[in-house]
Amino acid sequence: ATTATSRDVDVVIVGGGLAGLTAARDLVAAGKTVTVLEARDRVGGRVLNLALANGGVTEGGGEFIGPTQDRIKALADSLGVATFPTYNTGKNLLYKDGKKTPYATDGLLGSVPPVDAAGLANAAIVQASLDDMAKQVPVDAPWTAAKADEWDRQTFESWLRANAVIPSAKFLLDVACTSIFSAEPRELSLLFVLFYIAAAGNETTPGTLERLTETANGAQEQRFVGGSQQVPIKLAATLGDRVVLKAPVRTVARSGGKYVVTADGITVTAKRVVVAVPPPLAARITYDPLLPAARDQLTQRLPMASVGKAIAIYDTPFWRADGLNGQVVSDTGVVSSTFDNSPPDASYGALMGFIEADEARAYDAASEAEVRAAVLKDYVTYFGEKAASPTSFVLQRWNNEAYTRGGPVSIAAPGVLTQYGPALRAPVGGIHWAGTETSLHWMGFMDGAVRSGERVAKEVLAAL
Ligand SMILES: Cc1cc2nc3c(=O)[nH]c(=O)nc-3n(C[C@H](O)[C@H](O)[C@H](O)COP(=O)(O)OP(=O)(O)OC[C@H]3O[C@@H](n4cnc5c(N)ncnc54)[C@H](O)[C@@H]3O)c2cc1C
Repeated sequence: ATTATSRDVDVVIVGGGLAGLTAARDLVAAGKTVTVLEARDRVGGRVLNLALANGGVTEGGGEFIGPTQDRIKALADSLGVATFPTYNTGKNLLYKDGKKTPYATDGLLGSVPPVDAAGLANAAIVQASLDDMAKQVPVDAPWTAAKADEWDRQTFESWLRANAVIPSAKFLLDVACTSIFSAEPRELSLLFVLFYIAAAGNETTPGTLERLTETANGAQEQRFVGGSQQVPIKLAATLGDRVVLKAPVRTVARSGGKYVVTADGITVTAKRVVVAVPPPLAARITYDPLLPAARDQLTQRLPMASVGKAIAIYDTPFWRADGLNGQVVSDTGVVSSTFDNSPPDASYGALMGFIEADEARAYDAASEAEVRAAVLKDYVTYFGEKAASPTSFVLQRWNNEAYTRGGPVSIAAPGVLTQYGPALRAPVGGIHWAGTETSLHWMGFMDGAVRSGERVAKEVLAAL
């Protein structure tokens, strides 16, 4: 970061998350002059390493990658950030109706929790239908699917009520929904859910619901050595003082044939602007002249979902000795989904719990002590008394973060994609849009962020 107060470059990029930094990398490689304006005092956005009292590190935001997430993997490889498998040895734990059921995940059902046979059969049919419908959704224009209107006029909740008719099947789909989106099924358009499933693959491998939910062979398969924020930190280092921190952008104004982008402490003049922040945050910037109504109306309708993470640190990953892999699915609690976030050498234990959707909102205003007490009560329920006394506890609540205000991703209710979708990526004059929300593949994920940065760089280079 530097303190220069004005710059004149080819391209100014708003947002120093994975999307903005990737775009900067590609534009610099093509010989363009670039400035990245980042609001926070750090890069990485929704990817955040949290330092632990024991000298270790854990992740408060995006953390896992898996098969077909080729672009984040290639980026990490290029920066020398290695991956290791998410701890997945031993049994998962289902906690339902007050009962604990450990279960193996290497059978036919994968990690699907062992509810009653009727529920499993119903859930399997529902899953197959969702995958089948998702195949009919073009990832570059979900609103052009033959049944787009029908699918975009109902919530995922109403579709589930009609199709996941066995209560235990509805439970499984509800859990999958909150784990994937950190949103309740009533908040989502069915078409948006189908698009998200379709996007959980790459150019040659179609997306599936299973790839979203699984650890082995799924989106939770691998983690980054040293924490995921190593990727944006190392990427930003290659960009040097092109990246300016503590520079929240307030206005983007067209002036002559150029754009003047004003942030706190710095003004940048550029031929092209890349806005690489989540849609609702992009809407908080003032544009002069006004953006087209279609674009502004779109960003009024893509709220962030609601998410937090709570990580309890222990001297050892004691649950492993009990034959458990640390992954829980529960029908109750502030945390209803957990992972073993211990480091690769297991030199200490870390239990990570997601706080999602209704639960996240219920605890946004609670004190950290209150959240800690509620989370540890859940961990004791799932893993026993040893879970009551962590050596430290870290909490990251994204709804309370000024420059994210929720997560992991923007979500769409009924009527949004079909009416406003085309404005998602369409450039407005010299302003181009990036960020994971604009990606055709792995929208909502680190991989989608990287892909969007690569796509927008090509778009800008073609236009310059
Ligand atoms: C709790 C949680 C768990 C997740 N888990 C996973 C996971 O396991 N795997 C996975 O792949 N993904 C996961 N994700 C999603 C992943 O982190 C995101 O998809 C990805 O990091 C988004 O990158 P981005 O660059 O598109 O946006 P962001 O990371 O949001 O970057 C936008 C940047 O713009 C900045 N900004 C905002 N407004 C302004 C402004 N006005 N001026 C200047 N700068 C501004 C922000 O500070 C931020 O740095 C998770 C996210 C969360 C929150």
